[in-house]
Amino acid sequence: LVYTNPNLIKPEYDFVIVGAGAAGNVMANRLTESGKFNVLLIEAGPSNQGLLPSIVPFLAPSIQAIPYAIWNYTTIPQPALDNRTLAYVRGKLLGGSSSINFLTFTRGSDDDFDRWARLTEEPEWSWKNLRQYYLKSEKLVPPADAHDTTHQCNPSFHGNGPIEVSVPTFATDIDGRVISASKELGEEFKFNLDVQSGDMVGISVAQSTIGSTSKRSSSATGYLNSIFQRKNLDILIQTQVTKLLPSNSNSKIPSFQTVQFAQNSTGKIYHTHAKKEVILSAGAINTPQILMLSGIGDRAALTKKGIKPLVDLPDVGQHLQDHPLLLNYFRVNTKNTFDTILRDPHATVNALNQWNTTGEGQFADSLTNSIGFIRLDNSFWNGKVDPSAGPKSGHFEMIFIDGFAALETPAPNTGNFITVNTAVLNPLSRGSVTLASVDPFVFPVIDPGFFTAPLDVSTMVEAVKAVRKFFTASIWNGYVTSRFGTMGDASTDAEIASAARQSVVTIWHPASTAMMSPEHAKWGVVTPKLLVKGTSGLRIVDTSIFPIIPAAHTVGPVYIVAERAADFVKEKWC
Ligand SMILES: Cc1cc2nc3c(=O)[nH]c(=O)nc-3n(C[C@H](O)[C@H](O)[C@H](O)COP(=O)(O)OP(=O)(O)OC[C@H]3O[C@@H](n4cnc5c(N)ncnc54)[C@H](O)[C@@H]3O)c2cc1C
Repeated sequence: LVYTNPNLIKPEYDFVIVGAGAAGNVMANRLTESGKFNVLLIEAGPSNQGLLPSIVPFLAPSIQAIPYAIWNYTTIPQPALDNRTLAYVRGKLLGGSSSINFLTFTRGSDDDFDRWARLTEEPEWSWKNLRQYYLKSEKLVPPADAHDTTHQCNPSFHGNGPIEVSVPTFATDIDGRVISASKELGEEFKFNLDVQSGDMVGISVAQSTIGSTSKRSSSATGYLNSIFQRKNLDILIQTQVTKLLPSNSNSKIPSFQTVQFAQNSTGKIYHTHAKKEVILSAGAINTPQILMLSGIGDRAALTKKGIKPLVDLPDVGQHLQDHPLLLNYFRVNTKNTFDTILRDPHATVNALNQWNTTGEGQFADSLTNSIGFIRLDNSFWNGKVDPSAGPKSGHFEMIFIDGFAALETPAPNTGNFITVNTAVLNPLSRGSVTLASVDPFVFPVIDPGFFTAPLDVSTMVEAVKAVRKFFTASIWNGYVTSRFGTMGDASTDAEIASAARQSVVTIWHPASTAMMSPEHAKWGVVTPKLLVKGTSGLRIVDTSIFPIIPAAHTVGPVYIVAERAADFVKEKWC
């Protein structure tokens, strides 16, 4: 059952899961399915139900204007981005960031996961051994208009899990052009029928977490909605976990199985106990915050903050990785982009009505219908170490949008545009999450460290040039008329790098702040089975455990992590 009143929570459960986000809901579902365990799931935010911007795919960006559904984080000034601070929101509702994300679905490449297996010395994390888990997490469903998708995806690479994935319903003017350009330009931009095959490289039709009725498929809709009635699951919402308390036992290895929570900074403090394990699934920002508040982290840094260090794990909150994102705008010679719809209130209402009645039209899809994961030529890597996991991972991404994506620059009042977002997929820059205060309700200090590694800047410059090259294909003649904006004005490599520093934003993929490392490694935060080192009864299951960020959007990989983790837990306790 779903509770908002902490007084109704029992003093003890087998498992307490902190955070009902992408990973937390997978854990809640899998750990309650046998009926053997009782589980409490605690979520800081409210329910996702009935929240239209979280349901209608095209409206996804507008959730960020709903204060109660987000952690409205901002980074500290980024020295390599001309000291700009960046908006850095996370989802704060059932489904977490999977209820507010931009819906693009990618698993990662086989090289990405085989690298995880090497880094952790744990073969269970290899692509081959994860197969059952990625197939268990998602299924391909027909788009709402039920068109023939034979040339858009390959069903044989998909599974039978709760997350619904589909190709776009509403064809935009650029979809066919992107595919034609890919065919005309050859190997560099080759067509890839399905990015979920393990080989992500090439230009593909985007797959999104959208069901066949054109509604968002999130961890809340996929993993939680169907299990609200399970008697062995309690869900407490609008309640924030403030820290974990160590047990009083004399054991040398402290156990952190008592969970402390409250509904606001001045409200009553509550506790519950996990007989078997506490599972932290609060995401890559909040999981390290909770660990540090509980005395788990860098001894010196905790002492400085006045927190008694209980477990010395210097890597807590360190190694933050994210994909820097840049928006490349182009003017186009047509009225048929979403700019026209968004400027006309009647057209906007019509689009919403069409979505509501038929599940079709502009609002049925995410902002992007085509994506590309592209590799840089060997000549670029002369004298440099290639940071990608292998030949099936891209170096940068291109995300095609049939209109002006006003993420960083407000949309102009006139004109029609296409936007191509470019992202660096194997960033070498590292950042951190540290405590600003011992008050759990004060936001932590977030520093993604974007562009602090020079190679990330040069990779982004190559990505921008590649987009411009892509538009030299004959299909764009007379259609793309000019570049636009600060980046559009830049021509030389130095100008492009400088424009990038002025406009890079986040793609919202923070990861690796409680990274997994080999069982006996002194570095890292969790073991390959995701248990927090130097503790007992405490596991982490979310993007913070990624040993390195995959060259992919992160929700697919975190579903795989959680499905795998649920079996680790069952293997231990069943
Ligand atoms: C705007 C945006 C767009 C994105 N677009 C994409 C995309 O298109 N494709 C893609 O693959 N990925 C995308 N992502 C990233 C993806 O959604 C995340 O990587 C993924 O959801 C992370 O899963 P998680 O389980 O680690 O954390 P989350 O899904 O963020 O879940 C963490 C949960 O824990 C809760 N929580 C945190 N602290 C506490 C506490 N102290 N007490 C109780 N509860 C707590 C949070 O409220 C939240 O519900 C996007 C993310 C955002 C924010």
